[in-house]
Amino acid sequence: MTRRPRDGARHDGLDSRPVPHSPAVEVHGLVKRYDGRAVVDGLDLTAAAGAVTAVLGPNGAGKTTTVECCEGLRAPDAGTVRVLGLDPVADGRALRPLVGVMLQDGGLPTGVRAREMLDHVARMYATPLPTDELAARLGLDAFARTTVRRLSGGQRQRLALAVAVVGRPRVVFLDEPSAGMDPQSRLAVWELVRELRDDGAAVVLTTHLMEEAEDLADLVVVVDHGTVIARGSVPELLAADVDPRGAATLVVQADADVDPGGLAAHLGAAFTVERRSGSTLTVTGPVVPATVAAVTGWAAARDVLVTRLDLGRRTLEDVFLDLTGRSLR
Ligand SMILES: Nc1ncnc2c1ncn2[C@@H]1O[C@H](COP(=O)(O)OP(=O)(O)OP(=O)(O)O)[C@@H](O)[C@H]1O
Repeated sequence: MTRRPRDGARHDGLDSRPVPHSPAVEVHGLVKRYDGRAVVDGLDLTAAAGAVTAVLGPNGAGKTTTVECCEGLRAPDAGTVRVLGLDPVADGRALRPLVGVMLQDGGLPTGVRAREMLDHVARMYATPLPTDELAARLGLDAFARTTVRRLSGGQRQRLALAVAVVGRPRVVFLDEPSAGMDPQSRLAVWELVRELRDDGAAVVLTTHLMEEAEDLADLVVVVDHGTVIARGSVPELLAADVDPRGAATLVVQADADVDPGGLAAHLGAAFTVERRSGSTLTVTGPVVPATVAAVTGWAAARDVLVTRLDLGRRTLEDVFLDLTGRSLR
């Protein structure tokens, strides 16, 4: 991939189109209604060149609708959307060579063979990525002659990603890029996303994988009920989540089901004990060395082996659940 400075400008002489680039994506007050119901409701979003912006949110929060408005696939009912300074609907033709899109369902024609599809799309661009290299990196060679309709879900995703990035886009929208992928493919996808970012592209991805966001995102935007409820880098979101009383959470996993009420009574009123799953509890409170000893002593007295003790940092998933609640959408 051509190295580009992090400001997103190309200095390789291949492409002299002037492209405004900071921020690459700007969404202000976006509203999108279906049947009179606002599924996106005054949403603001900016995504910078040379950065990965991860949009998180529960099912139905409005992530895909927002991204589809940025891709020019849906017209907003109110608000403004600008991609590289242009209107994705009105300026769709100008944006097409500059923007890569990976839709949630792949969005590829089903009768075409995988490799033919990639080569066909590559031919539409002046300076595509070398398709042999891209196909090898994403493991497309194993199913090069298979039609899209017969690809597995993960294979289809990998092809859709290759198609989205083959034109060296300056802005890439990836809707759940690694959904349904095996761990090997996921690592390959993450590596590719990092390179796109380092080459100066603005990468906007939606994901339900907190690990993916933690690993890749420079900026995390949490959307719920069609609006942004939190934004920041992962460290910022985790720091904002620190309990001002200095409470910590100790995750206790045992080799048998354990009773949170019993442990809570043992530790005293300063601690909250909750069941995370049958054999895993969380202890929240002013954890000190004696607390850890009390937990393991309590377990030992019941002939229960503590198999994991994790004091620590809360994860992005903890923050996400606190922000969006635990009820199903
Ligand atoms: N074409 C449509 N017509 C009517 N309602 C729609 C349409 N597209 C989406 N919706 C509704 O809009 C809401 C937001 O959908 P959207 O796909 O944007 O959510 P999402 O955050 O991407 O969810 P998920 O995580 O499940 O992909 C949902 O309630 C969905 O049912």
